[in-house]
Amino acid sequence: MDGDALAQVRKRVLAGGAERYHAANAAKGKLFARERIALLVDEGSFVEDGLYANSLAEGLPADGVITGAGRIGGRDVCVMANDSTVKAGSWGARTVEKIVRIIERAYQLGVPMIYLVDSAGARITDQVDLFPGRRGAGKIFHTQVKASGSIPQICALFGPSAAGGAYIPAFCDVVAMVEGNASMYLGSDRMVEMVTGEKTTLEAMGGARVHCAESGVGHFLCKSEQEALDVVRTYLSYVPDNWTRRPPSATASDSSGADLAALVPASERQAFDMRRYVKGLVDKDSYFEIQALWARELTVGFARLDGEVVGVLGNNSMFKGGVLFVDSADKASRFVQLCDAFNVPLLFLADVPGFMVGSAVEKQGIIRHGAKMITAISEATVPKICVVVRKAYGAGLYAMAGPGFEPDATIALPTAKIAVMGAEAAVNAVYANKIAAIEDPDERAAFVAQRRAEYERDIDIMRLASELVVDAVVEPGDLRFELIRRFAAARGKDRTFSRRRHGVTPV
Ligand SMILES: CCC(=O)SCCNC(=O)CCNC(=O)[C@H](O)C(C)(C)COP(=O)(O)OP(=O)(O)OC[C@H]1O[C@@H](n2cnc3c(N)ncnc32)[C@H](O)[C@@H]1OP(=O)(O)O
Repeated sequence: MDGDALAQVRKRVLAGGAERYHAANAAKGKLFARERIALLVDEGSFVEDGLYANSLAEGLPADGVITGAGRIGGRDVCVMANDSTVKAGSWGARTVEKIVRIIERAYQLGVPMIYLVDSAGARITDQVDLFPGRRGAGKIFHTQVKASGSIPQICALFGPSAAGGAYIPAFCDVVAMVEGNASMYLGSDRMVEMVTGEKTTLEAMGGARVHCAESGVGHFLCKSEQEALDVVRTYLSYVPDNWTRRPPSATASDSSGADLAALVPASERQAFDMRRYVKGLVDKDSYFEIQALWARELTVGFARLDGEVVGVLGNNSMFKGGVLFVDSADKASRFVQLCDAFNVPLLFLADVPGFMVGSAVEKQGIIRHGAKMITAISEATVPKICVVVRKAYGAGLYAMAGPGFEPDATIALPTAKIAVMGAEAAVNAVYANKIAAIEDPDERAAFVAQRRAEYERDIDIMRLASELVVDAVVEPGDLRFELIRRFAAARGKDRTFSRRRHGVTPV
């Protein structure tokens, strides 16, 4: 082939699929896959592999996926991007091979793998070639699972990710979804109607808001493709290239100067927004919340303390009173695992009444989900500090890395309470019969008040400090400095946990 002929083939392949599909995408506000890559990586840094995959076939430029290595902010990454103008981004045999190869390469190089997804899943017309074999579509997921926790895997989802395609995002550490266009589902709306009779739409069943607010499979709900790409970049700034490295440090900055004491109401009945507390505590503007719309009774995200990355988990009494539910337990487990895999120290800010009780949550398996959270926290060997901001009752104390879970420190604010349950519930649990037997209302109220006072005295935080249950009682204004020093001191800790291959996690 001469130079001109090669240039022509190259031009054709670089143009992607038919013009009508480019126009249809543009009408939906969707960018061409190559434009997405150009916006994401440092200019001129992208080196593409397999550009000519399936180039002898008609209408399958690059076989519908663009793969290669590039740089983001000077850091090496590997990238794959489905081209939805080519058979709706479906996977042929060469597509699968390209995806498997680029994940394998990211794993070998120890660099983050970025997935820009917009795909109809397996190319149904080519299934014998791509579906069942040793390097068939299943190999994509196997390779993702193998790379999980070794390198960051980050997904931005711009269009559909159907059937098998939905598992690429599911095996990623985080997924950013563009509202209105991104969707994830195992069976299309047509298939759902055929199988179950249910009439639904891709958006209603598997749209971005559904997954970011209800199922928890999505982590960031984005208004535009540009925002989703910005999320990928921001997320990367908090995680290392791979599991052997420390997260990137930044120049230390001050906190916002918020009055932390004023943010926490004394009355447990009064809710406060834990996200404001976190933002006031950490370096100014450094809190990057993850899954902000899902299981909001627990807020999780990355932040920086004196320039160093920490993963923060805080109970948020603004939502469901900060009680832990099935979803919040799962949210915590996953985030703790993520931080532990990538050497991000953990800060727990407890204001927790405990796990939810009742027949609804029992049927959902609250015990199993709670056990999973407690397992993740037990197994996390990164530096971890538990701060009891207002209260930690019952198994909530355990779930927020209380003293039994080998935290590097348990710190309490002077007004904090740690107990098996709140005073009101405890008095009722122990004295219900006696209270019921007192006929005179004044006498009954006096009895309850006295038992309550006794209970409060027993759980006084200074008593717990004197019993070495908490390691320090710290004024709110001193907390930030205390945490900075303690995390610095814990940085070199031994991270051996247990002599075994792996535990048997409650799932
Ligand atoms: C591991 C197991 C699996 O993954 S099984 C995969 C199952 N996948 C599916 O059921 C998805 C089927 N496709 C769809 O629902 C739609 O194409 C979605 C993804 C919603 C995109 O819709 P839209 O943007 O309107 O595109 P379109 O339907 O007009 O299709 C454009 C061209 O692509 C083709 N196409 C689409 N999906 C597949 C597929 N999975 N396998 C093979 N070809 C597919 C369409 O036939 C169409 O082709 P053409 O350009 O008309 O030649």
